[in-house]
Amino acid sequence: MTSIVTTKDTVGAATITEGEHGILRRAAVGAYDFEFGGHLPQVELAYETWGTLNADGGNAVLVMHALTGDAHVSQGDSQTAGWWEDFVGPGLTVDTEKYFVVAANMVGGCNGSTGPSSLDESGTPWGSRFPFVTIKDSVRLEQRLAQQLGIDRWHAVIGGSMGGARALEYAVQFPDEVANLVVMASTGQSSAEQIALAQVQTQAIRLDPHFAGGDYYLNQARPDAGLGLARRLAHISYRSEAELETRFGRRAQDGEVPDGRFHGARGRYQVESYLDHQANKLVNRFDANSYLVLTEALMSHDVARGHESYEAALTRLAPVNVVVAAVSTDRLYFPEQSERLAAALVRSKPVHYIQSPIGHDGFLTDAKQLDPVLRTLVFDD
Ligand SMILES: CC(=O)SCCNC(=O)CCNC(=O)[C@H](O)C(C)(C)COP(=O)(O)OP(=O)(O)OC[C@H]1O[C@@H](n2cnc3c(N)ncnc32)[C@H](O)[C@@H]1OP(=O)(O)O
Ligand SMILES: N[C@@H](CCO)C(=O)O
Repeated sequence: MTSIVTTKDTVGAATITEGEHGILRRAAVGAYDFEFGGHLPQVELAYETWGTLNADGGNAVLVMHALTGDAHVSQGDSQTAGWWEDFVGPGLTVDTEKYFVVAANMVGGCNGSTGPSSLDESGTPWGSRFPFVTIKDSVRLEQRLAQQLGIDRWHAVIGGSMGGARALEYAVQFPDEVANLVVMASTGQSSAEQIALAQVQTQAIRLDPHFAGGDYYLNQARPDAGLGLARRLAHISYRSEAELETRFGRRAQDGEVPDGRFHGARGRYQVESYLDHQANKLVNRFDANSYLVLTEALMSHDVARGHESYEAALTRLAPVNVVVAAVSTDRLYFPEQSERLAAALVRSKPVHYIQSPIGHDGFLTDAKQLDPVLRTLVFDD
């Protein structure tokens, strides 16, 4: 989990500090009543910024992270690379020399924003008492951050996967506050299969004996096994079958014998070792309760909720220039979902494709393929 650079004392109105690009700060955005019940007396959002806000405030870009992402999109003045390092930065597609870029850790997360591991007023972790969060809750709170930063209208709101869901929902809820919207590898409504895959992941965590109903923070053991299992399943869905076959095939991990017993133990195929590695990496950087909260937020994702229909919700995007993009081999957010979204827009749009053999994660590894399209359609100044 990311450490916070600012201290509790500095939490308050959001600030823009020159020369501190890519450094985590926190803003208190107030008490909040969640869509499906539950209340937090104070929500803090951790956020980072890059670049300089113009006098007219017209060059602000909001970047939304995916499920296990965070506010650290680009290195800036920090010591660590961001998760969209080749897409957001000086001279890049989202050019931090021209645009003022903002990214916030989503409420419920574990990278600086208020989440289940945060302490309540009595100093106890929220744990199982943390409210059910929706994507709509996420964007309502992020819009409060925009107000604190003095941003009345974003030049662009952009995201992939759950970040795409958040970007889309932001524009549906606040269409007059978004000039351009970029939705990558995402959807307007989580599908039955996406909900099903997510349910297996949440069950893996809940069935871990160390989950303790979500109140494990003061215990010695944490539900690492369940979180690791959830990540294994998720990661398979992030990569294509063809990539896994080409990259790993049936090869054994170096020094291991996967078929049969060898000195009493079964070894692993390379692909198993790869999944173990991905699981361990996530367990070391993420909180299981946050994984649950954010996964369930994504399960709840449905821009139509609160509107007469899916199409009616999307008519709200009439004033917004919408760009929809998909990864050609995505088997989690199928290109067909992006096609459906683009076709349902008031002014239907073509879907722009990232051609990548790896599947869903192509929105992270190959986003720069969208550079010509986005420079023409969104960042044309
Ligand atoms: C907005 C957001 O989504 S932010 C969150 C993004 N980041 C993450 O999700 C972190 C988890 N990682 C990923 O999702 C992906 O790895 C990506 C998309 C970030 C990067 O994809 P790629 O560059 O294609 O990385 P890839 O999936 O090949 O993983 C490489 C890792 O697997 C390891 N690996 C490869 N083969 C094996 C093997 N046989 N056994 C063990 N480990 C292996 C590599 O050593 C490398 O390790 P490292 O990441 O610790 O350096
Ligand atoms: N690697 C991404 C995939 C989900 O879109 C994440 O963990 O957030």
